[in-house]
Amino acid sequence: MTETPPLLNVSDISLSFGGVHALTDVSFQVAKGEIFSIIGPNGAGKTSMLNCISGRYQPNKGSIRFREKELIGLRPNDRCTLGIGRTFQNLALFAHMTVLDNIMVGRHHLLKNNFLTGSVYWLFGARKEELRHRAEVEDIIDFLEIAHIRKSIAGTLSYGLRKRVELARAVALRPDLILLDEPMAGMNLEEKEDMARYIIDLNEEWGMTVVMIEHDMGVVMDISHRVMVLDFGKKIAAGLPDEVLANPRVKKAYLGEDDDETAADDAARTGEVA
Ligand SMILES: Nc1ncnc2c1ncn2[C@@H]1O[C@H](COP(=O)(O)OP(=O)(O)OP(=O)(O)O)[C@@H](O)[C@H]1O
Repeated sequence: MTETPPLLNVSDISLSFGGVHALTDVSFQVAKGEIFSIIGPNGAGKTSMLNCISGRYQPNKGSIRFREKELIGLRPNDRCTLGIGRTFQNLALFAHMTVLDNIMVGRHHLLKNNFLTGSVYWLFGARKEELRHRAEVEDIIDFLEIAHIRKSIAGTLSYGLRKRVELARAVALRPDLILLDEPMAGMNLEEKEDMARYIIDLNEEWGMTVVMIEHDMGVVMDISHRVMVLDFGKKIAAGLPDEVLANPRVKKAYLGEDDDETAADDAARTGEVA
């Protein structure tokens, strides 16, 4: 029987900034339909990994294949066109634009016409494409329950709502793979619960595969199918949430727990769950 290839296949990625080894030989796979979380202490290399996938950073070595196509060497825009969307740790909205316009921007990769040819399209009455995009954007607005702020200027919204609009903009691309960098950061409990529900729905109902960085362990353990842990740029564990949580190396490195049995447990666990 032939095995289905992973949607995302990351092999031996290393990335340095001068003397700083942000990532060292990191490999993992994400299957279509998974919610895969990357966790680890501050500076562990999580965002660097996401940046290598989205094309913001070019790794020094390694391979990243999406649907078996090599991404290394492709520009971020080309990766968007292939179906990879992302949100950022620090909000990246156009603060002076409305929510609706911000989300429309997210669809520009799907527009056949660009800003210049757009007016020509318009003149020739070819508005169909624009109307179709508008209808899709309205679906996303409904799904993320932001209809009441669709005309608001993004910069005037609360942090939690801006995070939701940023998610809407990434979703507008209708990516097959969505990369979320700390989607719950700075949110209160209710906002986090809402965001978790949106992510689950995007995955289950919209069929998006999710790679997520998140510091809130409760959320990570609740909604992830699998979790990978980075520490000082190296992968120290990967597996089901419960397995990862119980891993002594993870407790030591990530949760700050230390116990005398860590070394012994480590030895017993060589060949970590991949
Ligand atoms: N553009 C850059 N220039 C120089 N060093 C960088 C750059 N980006 C990341 N680094 C360094 O690479 C290492 C990994 O950083 P990264 O932001 O990927 O970690 P992180 O796990 O996402 O951290 P956090 O949880 O704090 O966001 C850190 O030492 C960081 O200072």
